[in-house]
Amino acid sequence: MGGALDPVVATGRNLVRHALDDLGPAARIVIGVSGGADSLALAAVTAFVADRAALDVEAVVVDHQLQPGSAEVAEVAVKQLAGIGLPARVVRVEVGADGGPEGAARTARLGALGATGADAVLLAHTLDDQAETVLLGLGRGSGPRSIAGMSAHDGLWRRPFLRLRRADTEHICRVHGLTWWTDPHNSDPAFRRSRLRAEVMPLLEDVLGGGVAEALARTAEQVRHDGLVLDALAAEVAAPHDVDTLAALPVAVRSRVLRLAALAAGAEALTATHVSELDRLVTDWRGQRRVELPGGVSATRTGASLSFADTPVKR
Ligand SMILES: Nc1ncnc2c1ncn2[C@@H]1O[C@H](COP(=O)(O)OP(=O)(O)OP(=O)(O)O)[C@@H](O)[C@H]1O
Repeated sequence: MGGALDPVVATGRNLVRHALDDLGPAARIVIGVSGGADSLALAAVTAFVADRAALDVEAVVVDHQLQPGSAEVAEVAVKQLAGIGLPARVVRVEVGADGGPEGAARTARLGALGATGADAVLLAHTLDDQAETVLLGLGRGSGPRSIAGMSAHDGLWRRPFLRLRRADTEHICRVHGLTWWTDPHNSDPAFRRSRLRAEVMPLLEDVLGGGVAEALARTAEQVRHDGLVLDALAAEVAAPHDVDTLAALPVAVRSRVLRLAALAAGAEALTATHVSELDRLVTDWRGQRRVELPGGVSATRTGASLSFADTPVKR
């Protein structure tokens, strides 16, 4: 790249630098690359940053083997990455049947990326993805946990591009001469997210003015920060099974205490509805003493005590 540094590329590099600044020189970084514009752009800027910081970086393209031609899409991505000097490989996964095709593919993909043994795995979710996630969460009424959207840093997973627009990732690809793959799912109206992207966001921009995506992403960040404080308060509650202690708590803290207690007992995939059912056991338990939760766990109220137990499997 000759001449002055492109300002969008500079922003992308700064975001990646910031996302990696706690890692030492020997750290191993994996970038999850689908072949789409977002992850190819992330790979391009990360290759530059990692080179300067002497970080060991590799791109991994997961082939879910679900669609004809998926191997070719993965190979094209690997070739493009090789063209910008980034080591890249394809990992083939067998996608199971649990949680619908999208969910099962995600589980297999994250499993493969997590199994690389990297110190950090970078994902290329953008500000637009975040805005759509917030809208989907609002529409489902699934509470602050989903309105808080995706976190920029969550253990192994890092999302440096949460502050970058999707269009900017396409620009970065063009600057680097990278040709991206367009996932046909992204324009398939059968998916809610596709219709949000194609129909709802442009309409919102039209009605509310520009900057709606940024505003939604900012909202996610604010809700996330508030949520962290409430989570910390909930983690400090000493007697999470004592109904009188629970009833005296503000509902925002109590719902988190109940959620944590249920998760600790082995419950999984808890929704806001499950948590409000648990809350009713505490505050309004006439007629209902027991709540079944996913993960084979049940919550039972007996007198002034709430207990969680494995639910026996019926045969
Ligand atoms: N086939 C793949 N191989 C490697 N990484 C991938 C692949 N698909 C997606 N990723 C990574 O995950 C990021 C998010 O992808 P995508 O938006 O398709 O996922 P999603 O459906 O939103 O799922 P989730 O957000 O739960 O990971 C991409 O930017 C990329 O970094």
